[in-house]
Amino acid sequence: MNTGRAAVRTRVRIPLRFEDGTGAEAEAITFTGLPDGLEHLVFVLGDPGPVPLVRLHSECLTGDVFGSARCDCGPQLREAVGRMAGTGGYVVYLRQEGRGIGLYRKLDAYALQDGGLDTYAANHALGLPEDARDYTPAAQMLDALGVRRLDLLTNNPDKVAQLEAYGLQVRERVRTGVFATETNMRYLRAKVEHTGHSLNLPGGLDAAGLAG
Ligand SMILES: Nc1nc2c(ncn2[C@@H]2O[C@H](COP(=O)(O)OP(=O)(O)OP(=O)(O)O)[C@@H](O)[C@H]2O)c(=O)[nH]1
Ligand SMILES: [Zn+2]
Repeated sequence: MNTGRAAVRTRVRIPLRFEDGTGAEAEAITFTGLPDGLEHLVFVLGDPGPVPLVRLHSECLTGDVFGSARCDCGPQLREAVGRMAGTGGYVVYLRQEGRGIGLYRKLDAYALQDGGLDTYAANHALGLPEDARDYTPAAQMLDALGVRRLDLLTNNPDKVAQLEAYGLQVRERVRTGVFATETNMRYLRAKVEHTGHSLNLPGGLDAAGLAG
């Protein structure tokens, strides 16, 4: 581990109850010593075991909380919690709204997308990086929890590459479900074409060619 150190600050029980009647017993963990001063946190579900299933979930207020159909974030988060309620695991919730550019600027980017740009071109048009996320805090939190090897629930190859660069061993990349709708299809297609996300979209586009 070559990223500096974080330590557990507080562990607190949070029962999760969803509107569809499902739920899970979770524990929220906060940290000291994180490098960017943001309030990232980890939700522990069930018994994660020695090689836990982990999701690094970047904050999306519009999708996670308000059910926005422009993206797939809300369903991905529910999927991760639902899966881990059974198998155990960690949802690492990263305060990286808008792939790290923040909420207001993400909404600026949405406005440009409504004028025709794709999700990455819109960031460029604002003079911003297309993906500003650094997973150092995630690696530090996992390290503080004693996680060295893990299975990562993601379609994003950059998350795997960054965690491995920080010295964590990703045993397996587990794909998230495909939550494609008419409204978010253009966004998902851009992720596959531009950053090699492994998503089996209707029409057969899957840059990584992984088995579903
Ligand atoms: N800048 C910008 N950010 C967006 C847009 N749509 C969604 N986001 C943000 O993108 C991030 C999505 O993160 P993740 O759920 O981790 O998705 P991912 O990087 O595709 O990786 P996996 O879901 O793990 O495959 C969240 O922070 C959203 O707020 C957009 O059009 N522009
Ligand atoms: Zn989203």
